[in-house]
Amino acid sequence: MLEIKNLTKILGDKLILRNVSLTLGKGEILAVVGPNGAGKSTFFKCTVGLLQPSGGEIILDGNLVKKKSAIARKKIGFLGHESFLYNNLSPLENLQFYGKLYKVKNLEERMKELLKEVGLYLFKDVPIRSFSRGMMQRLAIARVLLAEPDILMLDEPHTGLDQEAVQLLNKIIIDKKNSGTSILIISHDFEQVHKLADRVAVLKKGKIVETRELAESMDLYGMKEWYEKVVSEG
Ligand SMILES: Nc1ncnc2c1ncn2[C@@H]1O[C@H](COP(=O)(O)OP(=O)(O)OP(=O)(O)O)[C@@H](O)[C@H]1O
Repeated sequence: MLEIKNLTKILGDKLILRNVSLTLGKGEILAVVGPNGAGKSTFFKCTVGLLQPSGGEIILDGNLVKKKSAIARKKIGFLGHESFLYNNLSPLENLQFYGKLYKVKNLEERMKELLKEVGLYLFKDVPIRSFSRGMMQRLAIARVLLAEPDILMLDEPHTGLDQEAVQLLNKIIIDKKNSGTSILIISHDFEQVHKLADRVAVLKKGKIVETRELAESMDLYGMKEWYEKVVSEG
């Protein structure tokens, strides 16, 4: 389980995150939504260790996560706005690089399996510099899954994907959830949030103003209406 307690972040002289506290349970999908500039990406970067928080704690399975923590790096897989892929390398070479870094077992088999899963097997030996945004994103997803993380953190994962790739990504997310992976998604895409999330948290001006379970009875329209109300009042 991941617990984020009183996370704050100051950038320049601006307080960007104000005591953000959230928990992510095993096998849970939590979506964080909010208006532009609310602090979602800053929150994401602080929780995955790309930015040093100004205050607060991140606790993973009862252990305090420190900066550049090896356990966090192994247990948390994250997909941010940067792909962390190497343009001159092919998909196989990229995965090989990360597979060795993370000491992935049965690497050859695992790489092929993943490239088939994300629909890039036919392109496995082609340098990725010619890839489209969607193909890059598919490979970035394969990279994240390579080390079989317990927690997946995804910042706007559906952006730039075509319908087929969206469905593929959603299938991967649901499969991972069903096998016990905890997943945090930052998103503007309400349709996907409604399809995937168990719980939604609204971040506004650096604060969590409300969280709620997405009961089956709440349709997409109802969720949007709730969000608009929370954002206008919060
Ligand atoms: N390096 C920085 N220095 C100062 N302020 C920053 C810096 N990076 C981001 N900000 C500010 O922090 C606030 C939150 O930005 P952030 O990118 O986290 O928001 P967001 O919710 O992800 O927005 P969006 O939905 O547009 O992606 C914004 O007001 C932004 O201008």
